[in-house]
Amino acid sequence: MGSLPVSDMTTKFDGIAVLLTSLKTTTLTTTVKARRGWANWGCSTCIQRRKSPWLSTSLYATLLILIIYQMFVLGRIHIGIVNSIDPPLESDAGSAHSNPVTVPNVLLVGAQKAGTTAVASWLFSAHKFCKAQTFDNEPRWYDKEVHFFNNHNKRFERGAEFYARRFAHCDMSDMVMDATPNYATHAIRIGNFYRQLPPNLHSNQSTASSHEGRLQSLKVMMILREPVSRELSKYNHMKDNEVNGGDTWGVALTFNRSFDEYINAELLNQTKTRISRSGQCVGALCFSLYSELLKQWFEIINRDQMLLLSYQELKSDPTTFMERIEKFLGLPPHKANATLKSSNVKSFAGKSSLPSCWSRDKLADIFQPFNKELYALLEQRPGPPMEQRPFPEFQIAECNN
Ligand SMILES: Nc1ncnc2c1ncn2[C@@H]1O[C@H](COP(=O)(O)OS(=O)(=O)O)[C@@H](OP(=O)(O)O)[C@H]1O
Repeated sequence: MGSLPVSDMTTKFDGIAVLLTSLKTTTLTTTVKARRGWANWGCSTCIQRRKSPWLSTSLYATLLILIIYQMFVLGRIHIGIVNSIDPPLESDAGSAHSNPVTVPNVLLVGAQKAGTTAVASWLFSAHKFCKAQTFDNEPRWYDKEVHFFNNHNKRFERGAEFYARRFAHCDMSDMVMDATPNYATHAIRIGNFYRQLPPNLHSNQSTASSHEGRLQSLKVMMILREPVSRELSKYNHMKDNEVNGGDTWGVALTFNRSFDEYINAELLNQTKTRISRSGQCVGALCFSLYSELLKQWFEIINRDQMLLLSYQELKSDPTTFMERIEKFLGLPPHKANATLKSSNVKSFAGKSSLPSCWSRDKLADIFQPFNKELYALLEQRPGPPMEQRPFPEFQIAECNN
């Protein structure tokens, strides 16, 4: 299959809607940051807007001309407009799938370090969810996390069939899942992808044939963990990888770099996190700014398609936590005494089990307004009936003096 022109009018208007949503989100986001004194948070458009309102008007006008050019001259809108690194959905060279193959109908999109490995293992084993197959030199854990939408090693650029090939054996399965925690920041791209699925790629359980219908049959889950302890867990993960060999996710750690030093350089440094032109949060802090991420998800999919779960509940009452997932996905109830086995627990000499009080307080100051915004957002936009409401507020992380 060659490249996929997205030429029908529905998709053109979808593309515009997503673009406008992105612009609105960027504006909203920058306004929020300015209100919070975050106007210089690596966001060049905020600075431009303050200096010259004319500049932002001309920016919008230029974008409008670009949209019209794409619609009527090139005859197609594709997600490359929304996010400059997004290519059209192209197939891998040399592959020719004539039979329908499938892509996931369940995504566990994070949060990173919030128990996603434990939940995915349970769904793959107890509920027989179909997981990705891995090829060539791909790491073993790519069966849980395909790292497609986050474009890891340019995987997204290889197109829809590259992704679908990993799930080709799942054609007869009702539940097909990709549990890549990095997807939390890629709502817009994922929405576009499912809207634009070519006819020979279908997501299971999708009865609707329209583009919108394919997106609407997608179920998304995200576990939210108190962000300071999430950041500490991520630091420990990177440090473990560094010590035992593995990916440090592009962050240069040195074995002796403490959590205090790490957050000072990577998280408190405001130039390392920014909102992109397409409204996407880019950088080190993004994965903990849940309100920013969820605003995008709620623009892309219906609220009842997304189940938000609490890591606190995963720890304190796993049975209820698992029941929520089963109800959301329409699964039979798990057997009595089924447990969520601990997975992906790092233990190595030098692991930091608690943040210093200095780090905790510095990070908590950053996260607090976003957490508040999250609780308010979830009240305004209630989820499916099995979701906790009100959503439990995070308990502040303990610290070491
Ligand atoms: N069953 C169970 N109950 C409670 N907590 C659990 C469980 N299983 C895993 N964990 C903890 O989850 C953290 C790892 O999360 P992820 O698997 O999502 O990490 S990853 O993003 O996929 O790397 C990691 O947290 P930290 O120990 O704080 O680093 C795991 O210990």
